[in-house]
Parts: sequence; structure tokens; C-alpha cells
Amino acid sequence: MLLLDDVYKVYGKKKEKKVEALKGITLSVEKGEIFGVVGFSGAGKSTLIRCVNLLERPTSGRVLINGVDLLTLSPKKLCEQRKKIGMIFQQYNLLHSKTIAQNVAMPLVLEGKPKAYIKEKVTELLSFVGLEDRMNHYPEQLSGGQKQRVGIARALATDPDILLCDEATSALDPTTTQSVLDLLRKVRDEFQVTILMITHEMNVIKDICDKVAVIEGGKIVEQGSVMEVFTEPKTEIARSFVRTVLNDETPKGIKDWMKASNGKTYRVIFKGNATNIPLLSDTAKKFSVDLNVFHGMVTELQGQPFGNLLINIQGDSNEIEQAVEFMKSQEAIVKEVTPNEF
Ligand SMILES: Nc1ncnc2c1ncn2[C@@H]1O[C@H](COP(=O)(O)OP(=O)(O)OP(=O)(O)O)[C@@H](O)[C@H]1O
Repeated sequence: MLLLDDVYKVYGKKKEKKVEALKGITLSVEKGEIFGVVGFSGAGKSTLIRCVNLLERPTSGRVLINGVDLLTLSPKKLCEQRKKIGMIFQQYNLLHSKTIAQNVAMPLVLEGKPKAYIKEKVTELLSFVGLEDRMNHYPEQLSGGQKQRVGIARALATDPDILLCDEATSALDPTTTQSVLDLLRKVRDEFQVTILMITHEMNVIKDICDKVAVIEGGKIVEQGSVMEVFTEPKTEIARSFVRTVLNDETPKGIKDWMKASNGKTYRVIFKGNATNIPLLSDTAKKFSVDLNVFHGMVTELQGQPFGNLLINIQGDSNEIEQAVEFMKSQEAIVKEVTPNEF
């Protein structure tokens, strides 16, 4: 439903001042999907999200929404399409001289909607975001999380198909971040809104996104389902983002312990079906091997348990091989780790 096709954005005209901010971005987001783009500062995230609603006009490429290329539209048609794209910002961008209700009403006032319609819609949206009792307050009387709720209500006023989130939780503390992410999930679930979010926080991706793209130097270097990228990141940058959440760095003392141990060491990643069975104890019962967990964690990814363990297996090499094959047959990802990879 949203497709960016080979999008380039070059800032500046003179050769020496040219900045190639996007270098051929292609990504597609299905209806009702929450798609995250993660990258470090300067990677091109803001440019990318601003190219979707043409706040920045791509230098080349296509931006298609439901098959319509926005770059080919007349100004009038583009204006109509833009109503179907809501946006929320890191700094909320609320009008401080207006009340909460007036802020949410603003897009509808600009559209010339009837007063009665606006009143009903604003009340409905403020109730949806849990701020119906704050209608007549001003932005400065609200906390950061409440301001972002107002931003979300305002973005939903025109019943958008797509919601763009520009670092929507980066200014918030972890608890407030969680409540805003929960609200965004509710927006998707209740209104079937497609959400494209940019962030530098992998935690946000882990908590809410279905798919993720990693952007570096204006290019998407890796993309896939959140489960795929967290389970088997293919690039060093994706691995480093995953590490910020899963923290699989092995402490030195444990590395020394691993090096001093007999047997072989494996990284075991289990998810989905593999989390429903006692994988390690089943393996130890079935084969003549001793299993020892060196390091790791079990967390939750997209509502499912997700484990990432470093284990030591001791025993006859044939038994070890069969034990590994058994774990793989239970949908675990099992890879031998040599001492220099500890
Ligand atoms: N209006 C502009 N004119 C010239 N260069 C720009 C402009 N906006 C962004 N850039 C450059 O384009 C590149 C990508 O910037 P962009 O803001 O898209 O990255 P980002 O990933 O959003 O970074 P941050 O998280 O720090 O905002 C950077 O090199 C930046 O300096």
C-alpha cells in the first residue's frame, strides 16, 4: 500500500555542496503493518520519512500510495492525498496558544469541516487517547507523553490511511515511551492504519514493529521481519542495533570460563515452537550429553518468548552432533561458536 521505489534525494545544487541523503531507497509497507526504519544520526531517516508526504521532494524515484505515484499528482490532487497521511513529531509541534481541543481540531478547521462535526470528532479522538478531561487545557499544562497523545489525536483527525512517526518517543522516558507505543498499536488495531516510524532506538522496533529496515549512509543495508533481523542480523550495523536491546555481549569472566571448559560451545536461539518445549532438558534426556548454560537471556519479541543462549555441550562428538540436529529440528537456530568468537 506504501511503496518507495528507488528513491534518491540530493540536497544542494552546486557540486561541492551536494549531499546525497538517500541513495536508492526501496521499501514496501502493507496495509495495517507497523514498519520501522532504524539508523544512526545522519543516516537519512528524517529525509526518508519527509519524502513520503513530499515535505521533501525526492530527486528521483517513485512514492506510491495505493498504487498512485504522489510525484505525478497536480498540487490539488497531492493536497487531497496528503490528508490521508498523518504525521507525529519528536517535539510534538503543538500550537501553544491553542487549547488541546483546538490543536486536534486544526486539520479539520483547515479543511472547512462543519463545527458540529469537528466537535464530535475532537471529543471522540481525545477520548480515544485518554485525554477527554484535558480538552480545555493548554499544551504547556501537559506532560511530554500527554503532548504526544494530543499529537496522535491531531494526526488521526483526517482519518489517515498512513501515520508517519518521526522519532515519536525519543523525548520520552521509558515508561511513557511504552504507553505511547501501546497507543500506536491500538491505533493500528482499531483503525487499520499503516504506520511508518523512524527511530534510532532498537527498543522501539522490538516493542511495536512488524518489519524493520536498517538505514546507513542513505541506503537500506538490511530489512526483514523483526523476528528475522533480531534472530539473524546479517550486517554488523544491524547486529550492533540488536545488541543494544538483547545485550548479548559476554562478560570477560564468562569468556574465560568458556575458554577453560571442555566440549563445544553453541549459540542457541529459540523462538516460536521451540519456546513451547523444554528444549535443553529434552536434549539432555535424549542424548548422552551434558548441557551447561554459559550466558544468555530470554525476553519477549512480538509477544513471543525469544531466547538467545550460549551453551556448552560435552560428550561423544557423535552424540553432540545428534543433539545439535535435534535442537535444530525443534526450530531452534544452533551455531557453533569458537573461542575467538566468544
Ligand atoms: N535541508 C538539508 N540540506 C542539506 N543537507 C541536509 C538537509 N537535511 C539533511 N541533510 C543531510 O542529509 C543527511 C541525512 O540527514 P537526515 O536528517 O535525513 O538524517 P537522520 O538519520 O534523520 O539524522 P538525525 O537522526 O540526526 O536527524 C545528513 O548528511 C544531513 O546533513
